[in-house]
Amino acid sequence: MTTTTENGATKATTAATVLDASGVTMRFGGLTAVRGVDLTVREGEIVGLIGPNGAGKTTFFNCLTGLYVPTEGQVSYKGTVLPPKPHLVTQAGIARTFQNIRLFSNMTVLENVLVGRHTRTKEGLWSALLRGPGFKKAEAASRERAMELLEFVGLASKADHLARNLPYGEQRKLEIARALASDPGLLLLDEPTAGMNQAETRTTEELVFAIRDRGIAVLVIEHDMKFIFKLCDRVAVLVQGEKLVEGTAEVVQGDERVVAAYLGTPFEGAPGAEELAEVEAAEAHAEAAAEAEAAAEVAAEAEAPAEADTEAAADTEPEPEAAADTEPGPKAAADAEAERETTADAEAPAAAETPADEDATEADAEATEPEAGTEAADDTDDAAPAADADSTTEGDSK
Ligand SMILES: Nc1ncnc2c1ncn2[C@@H]1O[C@H](COP(=O)(O)OP(=O)(O)OP(=O)(O)O)[C@@H](O)[C@H]1O
Repeated sequence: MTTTTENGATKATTAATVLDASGVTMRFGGLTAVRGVDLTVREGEIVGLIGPNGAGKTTFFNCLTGLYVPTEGQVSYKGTVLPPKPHLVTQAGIARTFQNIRLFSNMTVLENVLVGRHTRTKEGLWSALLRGPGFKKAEAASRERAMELLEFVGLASKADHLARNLPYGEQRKLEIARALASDPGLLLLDEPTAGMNQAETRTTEELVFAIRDRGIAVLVIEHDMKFIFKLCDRVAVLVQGEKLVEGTAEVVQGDERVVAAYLGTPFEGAPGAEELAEVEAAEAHAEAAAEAEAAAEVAAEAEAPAEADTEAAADTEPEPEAAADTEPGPKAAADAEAERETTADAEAPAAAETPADEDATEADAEATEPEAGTEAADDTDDAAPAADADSTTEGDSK
């Protein structure tokens, strides 16, 4: 597999490196989920990580944050190699959110952010137990910072709500606020807009830009391409555990191997030119057919009166012989139409009384029953966010 080298902006290439992952490989038994991936993120950058399902994106994130110990390779943050221990990685300055939201669902919104703050508080166990002046001061400062972050993500008015009662989109924002509470220099976002509607996605876009403007570099996994290409200075594409391409949105969007990878067709070799020629030939053929059809229509319009007569004659079917006997002309056509209408009127009442109508009524009656089922299903859906929030407190490492 070949790798296209980066083609990022000048700003990006001159800024200091925040994250430097080199040769990261992660094997699970016989499966190599990530293979020799290099990736850097620089100060002030928003970098995207995309790829089809199962490409190894989350596994790579887990290697960066110490959840997994990479089989090979190493990860450095601001020039220091990170030990593969999540709390040490957070302490060093990398924070993350999870694909499956992980909040403390029975704690308040504010408490969730305070939990994220603990890596930055210096008060020890005894200080906390004795609740001395140092602890109280530190606690007040943490609360102030947490409220400031809730303001930043737009959740200040819900500080006292239980996390599980927040709508799905707000739970994602709360996760971001909690991650920011550790004062990171790099934020990793794993599918931050999953399950969001368009308006929520737009707000998240603005939020990520605002985070970058606060001096925090961002590495984001997302399946929403519009979101990624609008947001990111650089995008890396993972396919089957390997980095296929890395570059600006234009470079990545224009790379036919990326399109092929997403469509599930082979990307090695040179499929591009042949396929393009096929598409062009098909388009030329379709254009020629459309032109021929348009020409035929013009010709038909020129002969319109005669054709109208012919159509009227055809309406007198199913007695083609009679039609053939009839002289073509306006009067014959009008007679034929009148006859057809009379026949149709005569048949209409009978049709209205057919048992088919009764069947329809029965069907209508039946149709009301599934509706009750639908309502029940809707109720279940309403309960979904809380259920999701609960599940997130459990140890899903993905
Ligand atoms: N803990 C694990 N043990 C075994 N295999 C794993 C483990 N975690 C991930 N994998 C496998 O590694 C591969 C990459 O999975 P990963 O979740 O990293 O992909 P992804 O790109 O994040 O996918 P998606 O976009 O669907 O989240 C998959 O084949 C997955 O089944």
